Amino acid sequence: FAPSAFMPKSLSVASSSSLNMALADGVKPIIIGVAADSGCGKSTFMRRLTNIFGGDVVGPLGGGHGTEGGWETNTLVSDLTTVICLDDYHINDRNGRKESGLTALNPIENNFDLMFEQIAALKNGDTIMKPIYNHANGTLDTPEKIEATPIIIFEGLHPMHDDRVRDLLDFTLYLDISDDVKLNWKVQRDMEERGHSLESIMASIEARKPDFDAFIDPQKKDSDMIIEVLPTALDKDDKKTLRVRCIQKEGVSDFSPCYLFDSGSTIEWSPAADKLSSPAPGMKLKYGTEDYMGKPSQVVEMDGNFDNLQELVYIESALSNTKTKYYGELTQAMLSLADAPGSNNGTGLMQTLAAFAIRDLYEKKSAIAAKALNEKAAAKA
Ligand SMILES: Nc1ncnc2c1ncn2[C@@H]1O[C@H](COP(=O)(O)OP(=O)(O)OP(=O)(O)O)[C@@H](O)[C@H]1O
Ligand SMILES: O=C(CO)[C@H](O)[C@H](O)COP(=O)(O)O
Repeated sequence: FAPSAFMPKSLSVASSSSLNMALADGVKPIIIGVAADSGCGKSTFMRRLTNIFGGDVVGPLGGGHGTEGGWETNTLVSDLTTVICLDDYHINDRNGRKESGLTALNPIENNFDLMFEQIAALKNGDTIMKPIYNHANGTLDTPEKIEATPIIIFEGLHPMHDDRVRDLLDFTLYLDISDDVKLNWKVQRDMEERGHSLESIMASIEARKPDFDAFIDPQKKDSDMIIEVLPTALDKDDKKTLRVRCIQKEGVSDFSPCYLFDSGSTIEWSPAADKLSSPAPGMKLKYGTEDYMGKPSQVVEMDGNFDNLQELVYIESALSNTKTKYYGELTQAMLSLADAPGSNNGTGLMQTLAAFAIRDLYEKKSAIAAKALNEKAAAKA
């Protein structure tokens, strides 16, 4: 997880105390869990999320490594949000894992008791001293102080693995990247940007696969939203174009699914080419209800790329219950991060829809909490 990838270049870094927007008296933070394997787009998603929550300052807690007084950290803060990486709860450092012979994906290598204790404390509005796993050198560093902010996101390998932790989460999201796409993304980052060989990338994916299948993948069954990224179904020889499905569970508290045209219908839509231009193999959207691993769900799908981000407003006009505050906000949010990976396809679109759903959930839950506090105060008076 790279804090620098999360920090828009134009924004400066400030100390944590000036970043954290205070919680109103008696209002508790809402806690979001985002699960995914390494290299599956969590940093990009966090960028989209904090972009929507706004705030003047976004960056690594304490300024991050290399700044005056800064330290190596995986924690990211903005005015409203704190993003905590669950890698910080690894029990062993990298050498310790060599000795144990286990991967970081194995629950035995993660301290779920401490994770539970600290998430519960933050949810209660308390301050914690959280461990740090340093990815630069593979050591466990001096813990850092984390103060509760209104929205706290726990992202990483296992946010929904332990039932006690799972029960503390107000909303859960799983980024489900198919094997082919995962390999492409890893190659792009680790081979082209970090100079690793194709063989070493493939060997690392293979070595992680059994533990991924046993401990990470099962979490999607109980997630409130799953963003599934697959190769296109429009051309079997096309290995680059993506088909992205946003699976939204029904019956989740304070959340109702976004839909295309008409809630509850089954729809396949090829947008008019003069309103939305897309390169071969073209563009197809779908919407429908389905049983996802035994749970009633509504699924919005986008298969294909678009050429011009401005034209996304045409698709936005066909989507309902996006939780945007005005028509065009979805397209505007995508335009403001036009350089981020996935901004020309369904990965960016679904991540942005997820970010609006989380904002809406936060607003609903804080309105309910404020109402309860007012009623309590009125009863006392
Ligand atoms: N939507 C996307 N479209 C195309 N490529 C993407 C997309 N999202 C991510 N990638 C590619 O995958 C790489 C990994 O993404 P990212 O750094 O966001 O993942 P991560 O889950 O935060 O990884 P890690 O946990 O290892 O730090 C990026 O460098 C980029 O090359
Ligand atoms: O699965 C991972 C989550 O990011 C990492 O592999 C794990 O955290 C260990 O990190 P490193 O490989 O830097 O020692």
